[in-house]
Amino acid sequence: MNQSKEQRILNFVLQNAVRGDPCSVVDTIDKYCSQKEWAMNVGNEKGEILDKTVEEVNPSVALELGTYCGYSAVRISRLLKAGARLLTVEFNPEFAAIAKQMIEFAGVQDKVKLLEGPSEEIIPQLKKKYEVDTLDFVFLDHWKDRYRPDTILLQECNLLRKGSVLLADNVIFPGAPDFLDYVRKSPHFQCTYYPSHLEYMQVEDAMEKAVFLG
Ligand SMILES: CNc1ncnc2c1ncn2[C@@H]1O[C@H](/C=C/CNC(=O)c2cc(-c3ccc(F)cc3)cc(O)c2O)[C@@H](O)[C@H]1O
Ligand SMILES: [Mg+2]
Repeated sequence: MNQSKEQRILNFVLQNAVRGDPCSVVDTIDKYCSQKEWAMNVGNEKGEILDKTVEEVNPSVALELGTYCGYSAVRISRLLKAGARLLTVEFNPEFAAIAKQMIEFAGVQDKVKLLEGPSEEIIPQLKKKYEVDTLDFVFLDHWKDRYRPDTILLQECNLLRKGSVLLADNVIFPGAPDFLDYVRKSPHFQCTYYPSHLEYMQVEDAMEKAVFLG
């Protein structure tokens, strides 16, 4: 049975990146996906916006929706302080298995907990089952029509506190118009727009930061 694109990305990392070096894993995925096969990793240009936001927030507890191959889980977790953790949610078992190997190869497995299942089921379990009080940082990169409902769900589950930072990928392409409309009109969020480009392409894209005001 021939391999999936995601399996090919993982194999390229296993053969070309440095085990235990998250930066080399990130760079190797970017190399493969810019030269061989495009894939929906946040990429290096938007990745630098992600890095700056994570460094600014310096989260103790971070959540990612949509792990895919683990590119941004490795990218985020490499910046976390000792004792901080990233919970990343992925409902496709094949992608979760790839991401798990990617995270372990990068050596960040002690900082990352991969939760397999749909975000709409996992989010309501975070407090009791995963011992989360509130989230300091949330990276949204899953199905674009789920950004708005999951943001509302995070609020309903009291997982956001004054100053919690949401960062959403792809608000231009493929786009998340209902999410943008919601956070920009809500008195509970202070929003910032970061124009950028689609990963590995010269197509316009952007990220939106939404800080919860309580
Ligand atoms: C809804 N609840 C959910 N719970 C848990 N995991 C979920 C999930 N939804 C989706 N996922 C997972 O997240 C990932 C989905 C991400 C969706 N992302 C995109 O569609 C996307 C798409 C593009 C894209 C851009 C241009 C283009 F021509 C084609 C695609 C670029 C991106 O940066 C993207 O993030 C998968 O791994 C999927 O299994
Ligand atoms: Mg994306």
